[in-house]
Amino acid sequence: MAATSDTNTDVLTIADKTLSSRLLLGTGGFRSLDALAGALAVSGSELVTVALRRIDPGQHGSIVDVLDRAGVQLLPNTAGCFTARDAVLTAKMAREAFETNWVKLEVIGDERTLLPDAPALLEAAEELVDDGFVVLPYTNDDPILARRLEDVGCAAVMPLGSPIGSGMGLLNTYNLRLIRERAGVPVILDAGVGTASDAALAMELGFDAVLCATAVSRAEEPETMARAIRLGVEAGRLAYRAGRIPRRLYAQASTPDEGFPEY
Ligand SMILES: CC(=O)[C@@H](O)[C@H](O)COP(=O)(O)O
Repeated sequence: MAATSDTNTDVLTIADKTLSSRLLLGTGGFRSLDALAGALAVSGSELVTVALRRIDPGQHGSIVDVLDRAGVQLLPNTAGCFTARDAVLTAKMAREAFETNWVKLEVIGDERTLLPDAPALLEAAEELVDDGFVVLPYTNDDPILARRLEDVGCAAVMPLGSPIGSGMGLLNTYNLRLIRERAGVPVILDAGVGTASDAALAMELGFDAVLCATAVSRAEEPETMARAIRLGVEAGRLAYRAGRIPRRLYAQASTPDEGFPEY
């Protein structure tokens, strides 16, 4: 990739949508709607997730008004669904309620880990793609599953860094790199970001974007953390595009004895 510092032309395209911001924000878990509004504004996020199960889209004075005022696009998710059937139904209800055929697909395997249920996720993804949805699945850090999801027509894949809300960062950078290397669709790190450096690392690995919720919503100062993570995403992206130096086992003098260094 050509190195450039021009972030204006470095847009993210998913299906038919073009985004300037590579940070997607989760909207649940804030202490108040004001805290959400403040974090949203500084995050620069243009696409934010909402859980149909946790909000009433028609209720005024609700989270939807805050999102409307912020001018962000909504990405409904199927949080809280434990079967393919439930996730498909929830996605269809969200399509009606939010008038979008985009869905962040979550099919959870158990309450304790909130890890994805791989077979059910694949089944639901296939059904929703066939029904005309633009599907962005929250998936394990499993390169084979990521490929299968792409094969059935998902518009992006969203592997976890670590379990939702754990803040443990990127536990398996080896698998995440394999997913990035093989994917032909955007790869978005979803879940487990604890702080700005986690977001920067994902972007340095070549991820196209980062989705985070808990790290911002439950930070002592959500607005400040939203800004930090935004900068982390931007810094990581720039570093990726700039092309990092290779890691070397031994030292190399930074200034050659004479002339310019050889490349
Ligand atoms: C909001 C959302 O979509 C979450 O389900 C997502 O997986 C974020 O996880 P973190 O809360 O760990 O950032």
